[in-house]
Amino acid sequence: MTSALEAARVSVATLPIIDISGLSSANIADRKAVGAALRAACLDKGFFYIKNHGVSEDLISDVFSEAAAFFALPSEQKDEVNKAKSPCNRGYETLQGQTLEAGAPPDLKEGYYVGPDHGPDDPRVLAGMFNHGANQWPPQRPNFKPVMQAYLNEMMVLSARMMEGIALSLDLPENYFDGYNRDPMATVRLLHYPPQPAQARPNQKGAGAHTDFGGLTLLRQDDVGGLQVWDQTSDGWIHAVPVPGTYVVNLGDMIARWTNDRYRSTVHRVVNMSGRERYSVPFFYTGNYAHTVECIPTCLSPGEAPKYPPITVEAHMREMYKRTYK
Ligand SMILES: O=C(O)CCC(=O)C(=O)O
Ligand SMILES: [Fe+2]
Repeated sequence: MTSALEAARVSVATLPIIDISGLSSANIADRKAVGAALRAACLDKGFFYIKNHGVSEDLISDVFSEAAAFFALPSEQKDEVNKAKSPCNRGYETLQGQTLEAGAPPDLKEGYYVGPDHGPDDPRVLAGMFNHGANQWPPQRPNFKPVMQAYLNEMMVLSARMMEGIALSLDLPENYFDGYNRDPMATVRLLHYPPQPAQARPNQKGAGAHTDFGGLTLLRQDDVGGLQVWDQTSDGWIHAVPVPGTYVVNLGDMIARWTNDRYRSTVHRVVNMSGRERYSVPFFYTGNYAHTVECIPTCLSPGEAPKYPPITVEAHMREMYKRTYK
């Protein structure tokens, strides 16, 4: 069994940093050049950094200040917006509230889930569609809501652009994922990792080893470090060290399903051995819940069968929440 201490000895390897500004170019050759760089990174570790992403650094720093201020509130106040009060998994998640690694102890992180706001009359809410509904907002922090909403909106735009880049990387038309990108679901997840305690249970980590459920994850982390990525080639964990101004991007389970594992959903985990508080903000782009994710025909060699049956985004997400939440 891997102990939390062994995690301190993982090697530091460089993951590629891809300049994605070309995706916004009017020139298709520029967009295809980014697609080629994405292809190489996706075929390799499925984890890379992006720079020149267009998201305002001021807004990102507001997101981190609001997150830190919220997590610093007394626990009774945080519990006023506990996720347990939400029918659609929005709001505060307590420390040890999730177990990302099957069989391991619960994660040493607390969090906050924000998604697109769906009103009570939205047909998807009326139909009981999983995770659709209204956000909870902490009354003590008046700027929390506008900051998170502005961030969610910017990240939606960036994610849809990234999906166009992924389409190009697979030699598909840029609009291949339009159905998935239409009226998409996504989650801004604020995370706070206290320093790994000396008395942590064996194998207890900030976030247990897992793959992400959705299409793409775009993660912003502070300067503390602790995110580790499984590297098939070296059969060991490598650090995804903080690189200022970038996002760490990783492919989620839906990309593995679309591509028949040509692009993998890479296992990762967090161990905060720094002795400092760590904050991170993953953005999970999950797409349109009614959309069916199925193997892309060009991702099959002659005679090769799809490894995964077609599934709607909603059915997949339901199953993944069931697995990681009691
Ligand atoms: O905090 C991090 O760096 C990663 C978090 C993560 O992997 C997740 O929430 O899925
Ligand atoms: Fe993750």
